[in-house]
Amino acid sequence: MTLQINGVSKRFGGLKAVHEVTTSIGNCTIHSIIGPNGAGKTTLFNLVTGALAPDAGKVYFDGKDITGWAPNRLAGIGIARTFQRTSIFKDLSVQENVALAVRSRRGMNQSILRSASLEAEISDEVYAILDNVGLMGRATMKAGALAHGIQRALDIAIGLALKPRIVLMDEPLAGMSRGDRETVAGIIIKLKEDLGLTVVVVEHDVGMVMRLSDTITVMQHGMIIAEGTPAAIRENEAVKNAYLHGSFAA
Ligand SMILES: Nc1ncnc2c1ncn2[C@@H]1O[C@H](COP(=O)(O)OP(=O)(O)OP(=O)(O)O)[C@@H](O)[C@H]1O
Repeated sequence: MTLQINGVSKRFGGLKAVHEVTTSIGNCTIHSIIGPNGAGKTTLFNLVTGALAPDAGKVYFDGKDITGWAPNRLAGIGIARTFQRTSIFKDLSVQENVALAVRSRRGMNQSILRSASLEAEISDEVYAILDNVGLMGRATMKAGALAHGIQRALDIAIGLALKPRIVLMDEPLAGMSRGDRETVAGIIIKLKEDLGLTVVVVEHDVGMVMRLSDTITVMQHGMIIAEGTPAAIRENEAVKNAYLHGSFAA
């Protein structure tokens, strides 16, 4: 088990956005969190990734209490998140973006970065990361010139530069064409199968979640209403009711 969430709660005024949520994320799995609008998915994501501190409950990573840790401290122990609004430097090339992230992890001085070349000791690592997300052929392109879906791939590459053990993604498929969603879904599967990473995904695309996930947690009104394999979730009556019988055709 990688991540353990124990009785975590968060209120906004009188609203119980997340209420006594307990779940665990298995090692080397794709674990998705779904639920109707306002279910508390993003709040739970923020509680685990350090953007918010819980009012109650604990979060453990490999048995270590990480409750309320800030994102950079979490990154230091191998917990990475990707951003819906990307953290890409659009005027730098794809490889320079990844190199900056690698340098940052290594604590190297970023001011010596030259736009046309990468230092030898980090270039191998940069190319290995680009290969993992299918960006080798675009290494020298300006990041800002990449198509939307490909920018998401670069975002994931920047996350990989932290050498994470677990990557948490908030709506990685949002606002994308069908083709781009397939591309990003393929990368997510590769992270698990080729790199042995654990991936946690908050996502609205239920059809894709069904295809990708080992385990799905379904939230409604701040609580978990169901958890299990895609097949089990598809048949779950509480889940069908939560989605008003509409979303599980895929
Ligand atoms: N900073 C905040 N202040 C006040 N209320 C908030 C805040 N963030 C979230 N909420 C409320 O908490 C509840 C859960 O929101 P959250 O964004 O976690 O749900 P969600 O499942 O991610 O929804 P969506 O699918 O629409 O993104 C909602 O009622 C939301 O309005």
